[in-house]
Amino acid sequence: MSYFLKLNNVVKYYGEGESRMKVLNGINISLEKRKICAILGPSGSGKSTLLNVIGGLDSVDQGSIIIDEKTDITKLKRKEIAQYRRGYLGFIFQFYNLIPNLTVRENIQVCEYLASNPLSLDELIETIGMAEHQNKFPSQLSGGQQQRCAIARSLIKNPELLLCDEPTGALDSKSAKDILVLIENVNKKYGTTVLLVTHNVDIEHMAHMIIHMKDGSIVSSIENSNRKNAKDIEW
Ligand SMILES: Nc1ncnc2c1ncn2[C@@H]1O[C@H](COP(=O)(O)OP(=O)(O)OP(=O)(O)O)[C@@H](O)[C@H]1O
Repeated sequence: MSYFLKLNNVVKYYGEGESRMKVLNGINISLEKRKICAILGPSGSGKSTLLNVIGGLDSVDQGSIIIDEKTDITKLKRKEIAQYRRGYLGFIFQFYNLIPNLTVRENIQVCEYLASNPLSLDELIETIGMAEHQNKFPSQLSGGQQQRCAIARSLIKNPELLLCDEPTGALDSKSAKDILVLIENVNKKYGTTVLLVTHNVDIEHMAHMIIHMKDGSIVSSIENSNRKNAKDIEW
């Protein structure tokens, strides 16, 4: 079996001395390409930390994180990590981080210029359902529309791996559903592997793989044989 993402015994501490705390306690994950993986668990269980170490935003104290069966990102130098992030990764957070004085189209375009192999801008704007809003500024958009724009910003460079930290956390249930349908469409259309951290247990229904964390450990990791399409889930 070949895996796009493989974590072997990843351990991460925060703090020093008395306050030193093991936040990731020997994490093992094997994820195939083109899959959606949901990571669930209570607050403080280590979900965001896990996403951050996979995204090269934070270092590990032990273990390896192998991408595409060839690169152990825990061994990369600073410059190589930046290249990895630029070449492979898209990030989506709860807050959208759009540039306020640029339109939707321009916000996405900024990231297009930085990419070596970008997707078609017009096609992507169409895919995210923002064609009629593309000349608006972020302040003229709803939260869901802003998140669509933020997703397009991370997708324009055609990343292999999309890391989402509570992408629907700030949205009402209707907008949240729209965003999840969009993430699923992106996964299908572009073959993007998706890792999605969330508190929303409904999201697990649309995932191919569901990981539950507690106190820095994985308590269960299951293949979802009954997965549903996001549009068919009652949110
Ligand atoms: N930069 C940091 N320095 C010290 N401790 C940290 C740091 N970041 C996170 N922690 C601690 O690590 C633990 C895991 O935090 P993390 O944010 O990964 O949890 P989480 O599962 O994503 O929580 P939530 O669902 O509330 O976002 C928590 O106890 C947190 O207080």
